[in-house]
Formats: sequence, structure tokens, C-alpha cells
Amino acid sequence: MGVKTVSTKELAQHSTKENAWLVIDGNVYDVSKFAMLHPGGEEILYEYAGQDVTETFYGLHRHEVLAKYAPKLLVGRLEGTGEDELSILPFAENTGFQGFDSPYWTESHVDFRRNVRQWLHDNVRDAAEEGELSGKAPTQELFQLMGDVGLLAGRMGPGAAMKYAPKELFGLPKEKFDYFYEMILHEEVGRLACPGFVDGIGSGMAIGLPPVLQFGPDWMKDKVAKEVLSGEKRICLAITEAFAGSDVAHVKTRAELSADGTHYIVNGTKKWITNGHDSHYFTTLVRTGGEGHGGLSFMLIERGEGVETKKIKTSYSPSAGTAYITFENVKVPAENLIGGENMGFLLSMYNFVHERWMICAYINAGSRGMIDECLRWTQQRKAFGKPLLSQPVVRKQIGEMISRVEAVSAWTENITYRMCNMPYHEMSSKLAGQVCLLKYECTRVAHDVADMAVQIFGGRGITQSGMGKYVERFMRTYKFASILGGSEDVLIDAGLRLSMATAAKEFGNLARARL
Ligand code: HEM
Repeated sequence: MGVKTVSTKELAQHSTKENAWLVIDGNVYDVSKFAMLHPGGEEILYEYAGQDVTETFYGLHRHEVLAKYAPKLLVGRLEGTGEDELSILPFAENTGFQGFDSPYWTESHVDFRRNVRQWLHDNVRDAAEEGELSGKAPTQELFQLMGDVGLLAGRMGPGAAMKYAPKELFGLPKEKFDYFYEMILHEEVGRLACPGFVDGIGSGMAIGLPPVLQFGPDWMKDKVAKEVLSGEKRICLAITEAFAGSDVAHVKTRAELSADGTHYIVNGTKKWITNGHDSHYFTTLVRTGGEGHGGLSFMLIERGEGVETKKIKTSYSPSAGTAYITFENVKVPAENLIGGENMGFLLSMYNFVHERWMICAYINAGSRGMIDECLRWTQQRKAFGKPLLSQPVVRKQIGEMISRVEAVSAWTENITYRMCNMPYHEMSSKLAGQVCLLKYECTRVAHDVADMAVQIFGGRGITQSGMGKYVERFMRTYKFASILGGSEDVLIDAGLRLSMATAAKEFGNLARARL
């Protein structure tokens, strides 16, 4: 459960020697007993009892002080400063959630976001912080909770997954669920700012289950989607190899069909597989035919004999379960083939639009979170006798962050609107180029935003605990978004090529002549 919310009235009642509470960064600490042990003296703490001492505190202590004492002294969070509430700082939320009109966001979306944020705060935030630091995988209990509330199905998006979703997702009837609601889910998990853990709670599923849902046989959908979306089991997408990252056509893992046609024997390795270490199922790209992209197929491989997974240490928390996978003479029933032999490359392209769009929503939330962090910090932190925010050079940097984030958010909304208005197969081809370019720009913005945020936070922006910890984490991990799901340099080129191809297909010879 989340921490207790302390009202300002309750805080005021704890302003005596016997009952001394202090506020630092919105957290309320009980220092009544600690005061006599305080190296800086007892009386000084009583003097400030019942008050917000954030500024004074940071003028005298290092952040580690809090990391050490907070667990013992923490009472709760002061009302109005909660991480579960919609921020009123300009641009710290999408402005459609700050009282401005929007063609996309309605009251229902506002309620939905509030409900999701509150639920994540109560059920996930503490586990996420803990898991991000310890590297432990999210628990089975948490997966089941997420299944019950529809968070797992919701992160798959509207359409096929809704068959396996509960009747309501965070109070919204599932029939009303569309890509804008889904976008809120990705943004809100992104906002937890625990990138490794957040990938651990379903990123493998969000990319590994779509091939099953879109192209798998009915038995597979009903069994696997039900188990995964209820939180009972885990699935991941096993495409990349040490030999082939974004260059999918060079995948080497081989599947040989047995002489009687009943099963395949799979041999090979996969690398950088998100959630691979803890997955029960692997949606795997294998070579069933000749060289190049025409010889690839997708199949569902269940963990069993011959399947080995080893954790890879990456820049974010091992709670993501990023794995190196070895398939050694793994026997896979022929019925586990997804979408027909040698169709794998096409199928993998088909799902990229949704995957890349999802990464955009997620990383934009991270970039926006940096605006929030910087606005809070620069009002609080004084340098050369005045708050940082009163320095034009600091305002220029934050202004630049805001302009860039607002631009990519608006572009993401625009594409989301298109997704809501075309069937899945159409969006997978028509929006392919647009989403490549969108993802390129979102992660470029994240790069610049991370850089500026660290500059603004100074030493704290490179410190893993204390005020700058989210900035440090963002700086250390935003690159995941720019590499996973197709790396930036590949996407900027593919974006234009695919858009040209779509235009030629759509408008035929006329377009070709003009192109
Ligand atoms: C939860 C609240 C607090 C904790 C856990 C805490 C803890 C500590 C610790 C561990 C030190 C030793 C020096 C260090 O390691 O940085 C220290 C020093 C000090 N503290 Fe606190 N403190 C708290 C609140 C405050 C407040 C509110 C004030 C003043 C308004 C204050 C004033 C001082 C002073 C003046 C020193 C001595 C600094 C020096 O030697 O340069 N502390 N505190």
C-alpha cells in the first residue's frame, strides 16, 4: 500500500517538543525521538516543528542523510504534494489535463488518468521503487492484481485483447476503451520513473502477445492470452540476436520441421530479450527457410527442456529480466507456428506501429516528468541568493524543454487520433512511416531534455539518491526507448522510405510520377 496522506491540520498539531513533525520534499518526518540524537542539535529541530524545512535542510545536509534516516522517521506525504495528484505546474501534465480544451481529451479521460494514477500509487509505486533498486522481479501477486484491474489487457490496447479484459478498466467500461485511454496507461506507468521495474511489469507482454493475438490460432489465443492477461503467466518477444539487432533479416536461430511434420527442432540464441528471464512463453522469430527476410517465421515456444535464460546486466534495473536465451534442440509442436511459415518478417513489421507508438507515449511521459522535476527544483533551490528559476539562463533551458515536449506530445496525439479511426491492419501499414519518424523525434527530445535536466540539477542530477534521483535515472535510461523497437538511426531512414512507399501504394502512378 502507498504511504499515509497527512493533512496540513494534522501537521500543525505536531509542532511541539514531544510531538515534532517536519516536512522535507513533501514527506512528513517524525523527529520527536530522533531530536536527541541529531548531530546538529536537539533544539534546532523543535524550533522548526510543524514546518516545511526543505530549503533549510538542503542547505545543511547531503541527500544520503535522508536515505539513511527516512525509513525510520517517515510518517507520510503532505496533502497537496502527492505524486498521485495531477500537477498544477504549467506543462508538468498534458495541458488537456490542466483545464484547457482539447479535441482529444474529455472529462472521462481526466477521471481515467486520476484513477490509474491513484491505483498505481496505492499498489505499485512502493514495489517499483524497491524493485528498481533491488533488481528483484515483480511478484506474482502484483501481476495478478494488474490482471484483475485490467492494466495488463489495457496495455495491449483496444481490439483483440479486450476479449480477455475485465468488464471495466479503472472504472471505464471496456467497450469505451480506445488508444487515448491506452496512451494514458503507458504515460502513467512511465511516470513511476522506475524504468527497469516498469519494463518488468509488462513490456515483454506488450510486444510478445500481439503476434499471438493477431495471427495465432484460436486455441493459442484462448490459452495464452487468458493466462498472460490475467497475470498468471508471462510472455516476451524474442527477436534480436547478437548477430542481428535492428537488422531483423539476419536472424540465425533455426527451426527444422521434423520429417513427419509434427514438430520443429529449434536451435539458436537470442539477446536483450525484455522479461525473457521470467517468461513462460517466448514469441520467437526463427529461420524456417532460406536467407534474408523471406525465410523467417514466428512461433510460440514454451519454457521447457532445452530453453535456458540468463540475466543480462543493462543500464537499468535487472527487475526488467532482460535476458540472453539459448534454445538447444527445443521441440516445438508444429501447431505453435504463428501466421504461417516464412511469414515472420511481415508479421514483425505489422506490429511495429503499435510497439513504437507505445514507446513514444512512455518516453514522452518521462520527458514531461523532467519538466515537473525541474520546475519544482528551480523554485526551491537558491543559488547566488535567489531561486534558480529567477535566472534567465535556467528559464531558457526549461522553456526549451517545454517547447520540445509539447511538440512531440501534440504529434503523438495526432497519430493516436488516426489510430482510433482505422482498423489495426490499416494503421499497421499506413502509419508505419509516420510512427518511425515520431519515435525518432520523441527519443531525440528525451535526449536533449535529459541533458538539460541534469545540467539544471547539477551534482544532484548525477546522484542516484535524493532530489535528483529521477533525473539521474532518466539520463541513465532514456536510451532504452531510442534503441528498443528499432533504433533511432534506422527509424529516421525507414520513416521516409515507408512513407514514400505508402504514398505510392495509395496514390498509384500519379504519386510515383510526383515522387
Ligand atoms: C529528518 C530530519 C533531519 C535529519 C535526519 C538530520 C540528520 C542530520 C545528520 C545525520 C547530521 C550530521 C551531518 C551530516 O551527515 O550531514 C546533521 C547535521 C546538522 N543538522 Fe540535521 N537533520 C535533520 C533535520 C535538520 C533540520 C530541520 C535542521 C535545521 C533547521 C538541521 C540542522 C543541522 C545542522 C545545523 C547540522 C550540523 C551541520 C554541520 O555540522 O555542518 N537538521 N543532521
